[in-house]
Amino acid sequence: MGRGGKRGGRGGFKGRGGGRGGGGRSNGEDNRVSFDKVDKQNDKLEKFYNTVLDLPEEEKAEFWAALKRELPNSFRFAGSKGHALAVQRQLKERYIPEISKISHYDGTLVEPPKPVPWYPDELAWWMTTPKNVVRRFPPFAAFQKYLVSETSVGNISRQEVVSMIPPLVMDLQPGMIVLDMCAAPGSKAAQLLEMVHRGEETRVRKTLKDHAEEDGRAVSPYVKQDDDDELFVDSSDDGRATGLLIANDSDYKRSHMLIHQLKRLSSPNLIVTNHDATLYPSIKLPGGAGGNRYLKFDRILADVPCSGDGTARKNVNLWKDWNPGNALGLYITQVRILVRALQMLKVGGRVVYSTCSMNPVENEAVISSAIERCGGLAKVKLLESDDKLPLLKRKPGLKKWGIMDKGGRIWNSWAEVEQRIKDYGSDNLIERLVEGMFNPLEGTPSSEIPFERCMRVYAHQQDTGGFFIAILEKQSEFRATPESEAKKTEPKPPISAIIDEIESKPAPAEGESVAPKIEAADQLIQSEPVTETEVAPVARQNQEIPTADATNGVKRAADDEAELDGLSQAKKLKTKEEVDVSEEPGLENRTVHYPPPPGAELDLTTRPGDQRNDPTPRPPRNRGGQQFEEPFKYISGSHEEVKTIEEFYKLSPRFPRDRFLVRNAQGEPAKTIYYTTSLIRDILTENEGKGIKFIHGGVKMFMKQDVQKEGVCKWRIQSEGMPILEGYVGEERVVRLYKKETLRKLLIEMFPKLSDGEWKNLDEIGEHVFKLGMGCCVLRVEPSDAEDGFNERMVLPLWRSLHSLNLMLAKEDRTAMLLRLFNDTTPLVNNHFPQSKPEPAEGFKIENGETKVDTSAAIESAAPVNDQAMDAEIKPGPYGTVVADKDADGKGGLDVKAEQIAKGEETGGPETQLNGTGGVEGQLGGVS
Ligand SMILES: C[S@@+](CC[C@H](N)C(=O)[O-])C[C@H]1O[C@@H](n2cnc3c(N)ncnc32)[C@H](O)[C@@H]1O
Repeated sequence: MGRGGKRGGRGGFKGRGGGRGGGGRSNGEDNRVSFDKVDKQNDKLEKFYNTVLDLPEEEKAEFWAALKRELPNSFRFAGSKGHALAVQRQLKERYIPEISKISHYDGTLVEPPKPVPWYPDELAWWMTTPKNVVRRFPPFAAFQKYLVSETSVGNISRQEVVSMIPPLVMDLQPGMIVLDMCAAPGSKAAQLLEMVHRGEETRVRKTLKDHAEEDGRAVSPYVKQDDDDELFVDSSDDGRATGLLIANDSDYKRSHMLIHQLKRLSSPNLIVTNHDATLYPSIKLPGGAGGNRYLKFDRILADVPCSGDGTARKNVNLWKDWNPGNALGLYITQVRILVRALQMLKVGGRVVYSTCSMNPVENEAVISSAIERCGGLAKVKLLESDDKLPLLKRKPGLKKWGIMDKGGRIWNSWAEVEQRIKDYGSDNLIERLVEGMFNPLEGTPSSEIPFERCMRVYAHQQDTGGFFIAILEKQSEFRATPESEAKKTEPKPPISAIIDEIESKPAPAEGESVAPKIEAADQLIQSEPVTETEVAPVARQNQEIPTADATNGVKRAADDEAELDGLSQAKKLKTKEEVDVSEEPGLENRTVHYPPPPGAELDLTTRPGDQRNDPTPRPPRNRGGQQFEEPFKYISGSHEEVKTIEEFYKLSPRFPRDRFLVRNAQGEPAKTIYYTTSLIRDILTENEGKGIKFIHGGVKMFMKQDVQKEGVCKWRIQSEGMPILEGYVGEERVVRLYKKETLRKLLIEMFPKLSDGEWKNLDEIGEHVFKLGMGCCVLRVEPSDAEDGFNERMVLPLWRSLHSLNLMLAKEDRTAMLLRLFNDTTPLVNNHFPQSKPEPAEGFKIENGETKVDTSAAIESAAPVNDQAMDAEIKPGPYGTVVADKDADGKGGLDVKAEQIAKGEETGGPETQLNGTGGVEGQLGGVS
């Protein structure tokens, strides 16, 4: 996890006051608006929150002042705890002391970046330094270089601090089965994945040490790890993490951003799916009696699409665009997502529900409606949260709230709305109000819901964005009340009721016009929403034939209930919500109405940067289009290629051979062999062809090289797979490195020569690598107490070619490692191109023989520190490719590039051929 760091981070960091709030570049023009220039005035917004938030008078001014100030920059150290702490140490020991010495003209000290007080192990930091200060003082330039560099390799993740809260309150333990229902762009999913892997490195090392003799391996020196206390958790699979994270998003494009974000963590415990969370399919497990065993979750994160007014400090459009209809339009989707989450939980399992909205209709109202639909407090408990993150300042959830209609009127109860309809008829301003949005009535079971247990975080409390979090625990299985029978959650009264209501009105008095009432009724009738079944005709057909076949095998909410009460699927009469919607690509992503009824754009509104903000109905995409995913096929441990690998690397018999996966219909290893946990193997195999849209699973473990020489294994170990495999590789293909200077040489020089006695320049590894047979091997960087020794253990892939050696690391990784380990900014040397100019990694430039941050690209063009908005764009990948690679064999961005590189070698002798390919190795660091 995060070992060595993968690439793909984003640009630079800036001080406060330099931010851009939104927009972006198109046609080369920068049309972003500066946050200071935005008119931060919205009367309805102010009226609403001054009324409903229950803030003491003296806090209101602070609240609004904070909401109108730009947000501080913040970031998190990512990856395994040991690695994250190693990167963080550099910040504390190298950069903070220098920054802390800077003083202003008046002698006051500049405030240095500081750790977020409530984030464990000081792994999250923020800085409020103004931009002009950042620009003026050189220690900030060095700090910035470090940030850019570590971000580019994925060791640092820019994330808004409030967005870091939900995963921290999930009480996620290694070994758990976890679902993130609305996961893109993936900042929280990355935190969850790190938690799934907690302690793994230490456990695996211990297992390897325990079995070293039996495997004939030398043991690495023991270094005390920060997670040594995790030694006995989740230790069943030789210490490897057995848990699972399924990260899902209904938006196809965004789900690929998610893959990009999470791939950096190189986890074999991750699956990414692309489904509408309101109808998330049940996932079958093998071996149930009668074949009906489904995956249930220990933890679910429902970080739902929301109106996002908690992001007003970074989203410039929010001030002008905020209107109460946004939140009203999202309520139903949010309730459906939460109900589905509760259905899919194990008994005793927990859902964390969160939004970056302050509006009670998206928060307490959703909690109330979902608990009610799931059978009340006896079935679902709202947990205390006071004991979580004690240093985080927060307010309790609201016990009472009002709802603002689209016209800006605030209603305190459903009775008030009903009275209004009775007296004057409905109007299009209140058409979206429904009973479920309001405070539960006194005396009803839902009025007992302890809403104060929810967390509300406001901008002024600790200089953050706004956020809402609730923790729900499933007490026992339940049958959710179908939406049609639940407390009115439909957007408006049924047409018949409207007609009844109009007819029951007294005849107009003389001179009174009937027109307003008729007009109101017309509007209501016209905007009656199209139901989900009308969106997808195939789904309606399936309603009549709810068998696995007819539904393409995709099982949904109803299945959990069927599982529960043993009802036959075929006998069940499904409600709208329970219908098995067909997997017609494109449609299942949409819970929205099609064609959109008036005001439907509100349904589509999600957080800033979300493609669903685009109200244009999109046509369904067909399988020939971009949604096609290569199948996941496991290969046998006795497959000839596996045997070759086993033989070349002298793999320990204890390494599992039944988890190798390829991604092509033939099920033959063509270019890449992936590895997954055994649970993921069971899931992918059992659900194959059943319509579940798995779009990512597996870590690349071996990539095929076209090597001509007899006896050289064509399968090189891919850096992502290295941490999983390295401990099982026989000593013959392991090179141990102890001196910092030796690693520095390997990092700076892309292809150090071995022939003509030059191997001697490589100190302690020289002789070993010279004598080593061609092909891939494991470079173990071992820690020691020596002056020139490392305090961190690392494992890197190395390629021994005919005349030279190559550390198989991307340029970004080399540059970042040089800076982190050696504070060295020497440009990389590619001695295949002695004449060529040194090429800097992305975000850097070469100046006066030094690698420097390219501030024009990295600082000025940096999008706001906003995990939603900033990740909304598709960024160029590390090799200049688009990140949305398909991850299928040879089909997608990064893979294609890697293959091109491999091909360069294939067609004519690695070392000479690359000269002709024009900088290929300059990009990857080359594979010689
Ligand atoms: C607030 S964002 C999630 C942010 C994310 N959890 C993170 O930390 O990076 C909401 C996400 O929900 C997705 N979404 C919207 N409607 C959805 C639905 N019905 N089912 C699943 N995902 C949905 C959007 O595409 C968007 O990526």
